Amino acid sequence: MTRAELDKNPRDVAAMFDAIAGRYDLVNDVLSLGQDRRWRRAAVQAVEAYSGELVLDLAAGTGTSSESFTAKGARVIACDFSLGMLQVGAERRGGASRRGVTVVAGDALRLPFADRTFDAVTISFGLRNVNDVGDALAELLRVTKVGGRIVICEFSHLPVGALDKALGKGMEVVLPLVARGFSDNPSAYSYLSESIAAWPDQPALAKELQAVGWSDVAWRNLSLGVVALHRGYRRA
Ligand SMILES: C[S@@+](CC[C@H](N)C(=O)[O-])C[C@H]1O[C@@H](n2cnc3c(N)ncnc32)[C@H](O)[C@@H]1O
Repeated sequence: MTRAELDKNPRDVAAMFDAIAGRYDLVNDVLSLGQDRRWRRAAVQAVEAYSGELVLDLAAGTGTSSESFTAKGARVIACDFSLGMLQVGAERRGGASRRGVTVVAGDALRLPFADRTFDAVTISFGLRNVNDVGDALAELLRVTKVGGRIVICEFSHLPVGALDKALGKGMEVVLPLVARGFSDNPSAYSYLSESIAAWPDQPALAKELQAVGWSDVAWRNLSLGVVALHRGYRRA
């Protein structure tokens, strides 16, 4: 069994996602009781990508969200460093460049794109797994056009500390237990609950965005803060 630790060693993270790729989307639906679909729809609405725009879906995994960003005619680059996740997604879509989505292998900390390439950049449930969040946010800023936007969809924290702790404890027990019935690599789901507990809260993540140069940063909670959407703009 393969899992990453909280140091988020990139090799361990990529290997862990390679190992769960086949049933990744099924397990998400089961563990979130289908809520992940609602969270993804909210992220797509927040990105609001239009015809002629180019969107980077970073840490795209199997590309579960990627195709939705094309709904109004935008083109999407789905980038990830787990070849296993990219392959499952490409097979599902019938090829590496299909239906407005093109798959590109790449590391969030050294993106294989020129400065100011994208109208919008977005990352869903990926930033928490990167081992240097500040560097990843700075890379995302570098590849965004001036005037462009970022949308981050990530697990977050309930505003009442005691409730947040209780939810965290519950997830610690339930996620790996349920994953045992569905996933090829249930230990990955212990990492999931641990990494959520250790993740910064909404204001702290907003500060990290501002610190690397994102402007007009705001966030909104989904499911009372179980997930948060952060948005920001590149102004210069
Ligand atoms: C929980 S999955 C999210 C996948 C997809 N965005 C979704 O919403 O289902 C996290 C993804 O982040 C990717 N990832 C983690 N660190 C990365 C990095 N440094 N560069 C590129 N991808 C990374 C993993 O390979 C994995 O596919």
